[in-house]
Amino acid sequence: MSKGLLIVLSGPSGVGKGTVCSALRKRLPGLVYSVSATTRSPREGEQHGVNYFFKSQEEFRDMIANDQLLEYAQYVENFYGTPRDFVEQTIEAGNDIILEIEVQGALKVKETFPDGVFIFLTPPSLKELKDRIVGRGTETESVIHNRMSVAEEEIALMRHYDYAVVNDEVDKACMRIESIIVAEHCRIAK
Ligand SMILES: Nc1ncnc2c1ncn2[C@@H]1O[C@H](COP(=O)(O)OP(=O)(O)OP(=O)(O)O)[C@@H](O)[C@H]1O
Ligand SMILES: Nc1nc2c(ncn2[C@@H]2O[C@H](COP(=O)(O)O)[C@@H](O)[C@H]2O)c(=O)[nH]1
Repeated sequence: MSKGLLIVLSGPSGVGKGTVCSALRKRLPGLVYSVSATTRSPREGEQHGVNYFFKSQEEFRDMIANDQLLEYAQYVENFYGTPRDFVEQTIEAGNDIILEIEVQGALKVKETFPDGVFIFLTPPSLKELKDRIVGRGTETESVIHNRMSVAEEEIALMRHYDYAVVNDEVDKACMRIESIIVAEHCRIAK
């Protein structure tokens, strides 16, 4: 049995990774989502084990010490990391898995899984990015300011990815990602 694909979807905060990922999972029900661990507090409506595993600083440090994270990164004020076992077991079982993570973490995953599929979701413009993050209404003004500064640094690292997909419209972005996944499944192993 062939292994599943490890797909990494990155892009600046507010570009629409979560929105595109949910839409993609409706179109591809077999696609498994990697639920991350974070020290961030839950936003309204977010559920433990569904959106994130919400951890204290100490619990997160223990996960690092016990080598339970495939990668982790500090992003603005909080820590985020990908539970290792779930990703490895999913791929071994022949299923595709998608990680929705920021750029530092994605580059660490690339060191361990160079055969992964690395997709960078880009906004149509920086103005539209800011409008989306402000419009979501979940962050304070100072957090939005910090996330916008990080966004410019992240966009500069796009060249390390295999694909750049513009999220102008959710359906179009999903179709592009679906095409990438189909093509990756047809790739001849070298
Ligand atoms: N193509 C699109 N056109 C217009 N608005 C969009 C589009 N995609 C997403 N949005 C909106 O932009 C906002 C941010 O989207 P989302 O929360 O999915 O971003 P994100 O990249 O997952 O952010 P974060 O990394 O901070 O979690 C949401 O309000 C969402 O509805
Ligand atoms: N390196 C990692 N980054 C992650 C992970 N899970 C989410 N993220 C990214 O963090 C920022 C902020 O997320 P938010 O939910 O607070 O808006 C965003 O870019 C996420 O994609 C992870 O496991 N590792």
